[in-house]
Amino acid sequence: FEPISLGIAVGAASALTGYLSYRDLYCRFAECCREQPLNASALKLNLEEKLFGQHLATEVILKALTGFKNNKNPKKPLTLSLHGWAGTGKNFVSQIVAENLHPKGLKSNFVHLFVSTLHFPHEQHIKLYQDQLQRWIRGNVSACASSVFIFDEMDKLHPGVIDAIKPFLDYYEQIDGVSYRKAIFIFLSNAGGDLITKTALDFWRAGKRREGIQLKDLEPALSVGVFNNKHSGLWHSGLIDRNLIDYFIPFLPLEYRHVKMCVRAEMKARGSAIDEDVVTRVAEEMTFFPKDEKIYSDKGCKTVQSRLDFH
Ligand SMILES: Nc1ncnc2c1ncn2[C@@H]1O[C@H](COP(=O)(O)OP(=O)(O)OP(=O)(O)O)[C@@H](O)[C@H]1O
Repeated sequence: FEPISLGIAVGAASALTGYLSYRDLYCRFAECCREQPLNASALKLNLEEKLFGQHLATEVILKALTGFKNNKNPKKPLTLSLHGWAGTGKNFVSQIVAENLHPKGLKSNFVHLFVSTLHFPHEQHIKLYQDQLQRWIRGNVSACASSVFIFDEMDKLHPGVIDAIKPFLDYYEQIDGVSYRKAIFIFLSNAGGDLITKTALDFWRAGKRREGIQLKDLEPALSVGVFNNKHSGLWHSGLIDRNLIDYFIPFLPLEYRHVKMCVRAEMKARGSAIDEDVVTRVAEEMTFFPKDEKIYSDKGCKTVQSRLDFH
């Protein structure tokens, strides 16, 4: 090499590495939308360690996300519909999923949470909500293809609102130059909670293990039940009609032993030593149904954190 061409080569190399490290550096401080593979074993570990009593949700979510993220060319965005009784972990799981897709989780610029009663409270403004939602989703997917949209309280949402995003969930390659195929939509609702509880209770009464409940015991009843439930948010919406929901994910009602696990997890998160007396006292303060057998917690693990403050 003569000195001049060596200088050019070094300059070019350092410019190149300089550029690369600049981008890396930039992404360390500002959040970047990167096409990252999903760390399936980390997600599995997270779900198995943190989510109690939900063997079906754990299994389906893991399968759905790994399948979707491993597919280089998905034909439609991933749509998950999470159903179950209050306080059984639907929001909690969405948070875990969000963190595994975008490290900042719910705080990420690429994860968007909509709460029906907060963002779409007035029935008379449906048209406005539809326009806003379409614009919001289009804008965010244009900025980051792997955006995540979570819709909480679907059962309190007017079905017309969700119909507005139907085209985005369908099998189109692009709509107005934007492809929605890498986005993920998660719907949360209490609709179907009664059907899920009934199945869990039937198993319990028959002396069968809770972990023996399979998706096939629940999924068909759930999709039909939710479709016909006026208050599901998906009621007669084109989403079910056109098979745009990829997975219906049931959340089982939580038992006394799961509530205890939640109390222990909360104590651990607060850095306190596990005191089994307190664990029992908090769990015993919760109310359980049905009236006779008292198996399932009315509020799941929902009030555990505030109750723990009293002990
Ligand atoms: N299955 C579970 N495993 C571990 N923790 C749980 C579980 N379910 C609930 N929790 C705890 O209880 C809190 C409240 O639960 P979460 O908000 O996820 O309930 P939800 O199913 O979304 O209820 P709702 O339908 O009322 O919105 C969570 O933040 C979590 O700490």
